[in-house]
Amino acid sequence: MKIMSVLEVVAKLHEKAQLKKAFKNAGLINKYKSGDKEILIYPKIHSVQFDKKDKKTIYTFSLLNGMDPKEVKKKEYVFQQHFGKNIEMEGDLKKFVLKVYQKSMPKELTYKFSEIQPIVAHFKLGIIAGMNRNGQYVAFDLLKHPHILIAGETGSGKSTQLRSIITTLIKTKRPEEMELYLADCKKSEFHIFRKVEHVQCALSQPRDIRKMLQHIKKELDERSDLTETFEVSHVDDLPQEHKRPYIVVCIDEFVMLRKDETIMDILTEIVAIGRTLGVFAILSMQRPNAQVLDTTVRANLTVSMGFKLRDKVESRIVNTPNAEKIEVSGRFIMNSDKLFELQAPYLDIEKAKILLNPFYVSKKEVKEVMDEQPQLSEKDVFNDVNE
Ligand SMILES: Nc1ncnc2c1ncn2[C@@H]1O[C@H](COP(=O)(O)OP(=O)(O)OP(=O)(O)O)[C@@H](O)[C@H]1O
Repeated sequence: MKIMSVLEVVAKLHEKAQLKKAFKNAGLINKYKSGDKEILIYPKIHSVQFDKKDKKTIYTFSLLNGMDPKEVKKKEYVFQQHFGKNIEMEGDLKKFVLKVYQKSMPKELTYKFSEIQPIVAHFKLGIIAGMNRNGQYVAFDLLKHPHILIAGETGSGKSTQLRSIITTLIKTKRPEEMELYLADCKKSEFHIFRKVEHVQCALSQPRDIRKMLQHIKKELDERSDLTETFEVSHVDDLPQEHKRPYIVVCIDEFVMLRKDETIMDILTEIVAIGRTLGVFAILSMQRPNAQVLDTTVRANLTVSMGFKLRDKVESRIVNTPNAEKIEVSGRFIMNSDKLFELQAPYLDIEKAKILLNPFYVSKKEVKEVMDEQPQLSEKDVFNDVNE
């Protein structure tokens, strides 16, 4: 025991010395002269802990008064040069925690529903995000963290992530509990979901998407009236006979719709008031654009997933620092209250079709959707299957 603790003391001293070297190279020191000697003053290192279970070392330190905390983030690369790429730095004004991981991120993670199901089972609308470097799945409830932004350059893994999120929702919720409204401006992704029972529509034409959103707007208004009438704060608390299913609206590459004011207004409304009304949005975009996002939309997208982004500016817009440095497909930074680095489960189209097969139903023939046709029923507009 005694020998162990001596070894530990030596190891801690060694780690402290490493951290001091990093402070010095990052310029996070104060210097003054005493005679012909130069005295260096380092940030105060409070502790060094070895977490054997998670194979990480945790350093806690405080900056010296007058030091700019932004410098720590700016110089994170220096800490990476000293401790390797797998680090996490958290802190704000003065106190910081540096975590150095010995484990590296999984390079690939195959989507396995049998592993995912128990993780999302206790959520009302479980979203499986990915796996962290400790081999743990990270998931959350859309009811607690409503509205997701998924951003990343082409080939980074956004569509795969959307596919895995939607497939998990379908497999864990009954059609009377959750309805999906899908819009895909690139016409490439959502066809596999068209015939799924939960899916009200899978559209790609802007005018159809506008109608879909107008329908959802009507639903928002009705739900709002109902919650007022029954004096409840959430649709889940409505009397049984007035209960409404959750609605999840997914729009792939929604930037392509930015010029349509009606669409953008309704989207803004969904993310602003949808949570308590049981209406949620998942939006994806290739090139994050501050003008499109710099509105109520951005403020209300409570979770952002930044896959590989082009540069720091984009990472800042999406709120996922360092997403521009990602080199692996399916890897992303998630920001939802705190930051996570995760590997998304990989679910290819063929495997998704097999998983969805039990939920396929034959749908009505598509009806011609005219631009001005206010009398159209919901089914007329949304059953756009044309087989
Ligand atoms: N989670 C993942 N794990 C491993 N590889 C992945 C993952 N997601 C995507 N990939 C790889 O990256 C390729 C592109 O993925 P995906 O189509 O999801 O990208 P994207 O960001 O949607 O691109 P685009 O905007 O062009 O549609 C996939 O064909 C696959 O080879």
